[in-house]
Amino acid sequence: MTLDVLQRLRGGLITSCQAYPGEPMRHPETMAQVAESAVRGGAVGIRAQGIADISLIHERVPVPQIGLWKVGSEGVFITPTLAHAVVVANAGAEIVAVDGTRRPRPDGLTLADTVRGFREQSDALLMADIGSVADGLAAAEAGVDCLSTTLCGYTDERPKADGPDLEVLAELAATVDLPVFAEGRIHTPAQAAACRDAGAYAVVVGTAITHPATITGWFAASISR
Ligand SMILES: CC(=O)N[C@H](C=O)[C@@H](O)[C@H](O)[C@H](O)COP(=O)(O)O
Repeated sequence: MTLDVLQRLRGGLITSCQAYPGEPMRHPETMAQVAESAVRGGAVGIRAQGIADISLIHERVPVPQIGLWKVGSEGVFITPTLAHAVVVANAGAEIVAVDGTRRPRPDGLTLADTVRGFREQSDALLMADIGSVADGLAAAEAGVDCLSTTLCGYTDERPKADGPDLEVLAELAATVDLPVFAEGRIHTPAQAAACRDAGAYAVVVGTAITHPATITGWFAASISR
């Protein structure tokens, strides 16, 4: 794997294709179809969760994939350990997204240990999903290949605004010598453009493109009295 993967994502839209436990669309075939549709629409990359989804999407779509493995939904849950990260890479993800916060990890490793251990076992790239500027600076120091604002508003360090956390994005993009991806609560094309203007290397959109239950709820609420 080479940094060419990052070049292919530069300046583009990445579509996150995820369905959650118990949801009707939670099936690898469904997520692969959603991913193929996103590529037709112009996505330059796909973000996907779970080993079966990642494997099938790797076969079906010709663009780089950011893979992750969610374990639960509390605390450190995005690809929480080195072992999870290696399995995600082996399933075909060109970039593995891991929890990139400063919180203790379930396997007791630091993020720097995780990066070192991962490099020994895989040539995939590592994305740190961070929740604050301090997380981003620490993750860069730990040696990851890129950052994403995925967890801003989902840890206790930042408020959960309606839209993306442009403050963290802009500050990290201006200070860290790594690609900083914008991700989290980007719900409109205007917000995506604002992320680009704030210095995002690329923009990741999930819910607003690939989660019909939520999108339907937005419309239903808008016309309810
Ligand atoms: C916090 C967390 O668990 N984020 C997850 C990370 O993969 C996904 O549930 C999000 O859908 C993804 O980050 C894209 O964000 P949004 O769906 O807001 O466009």
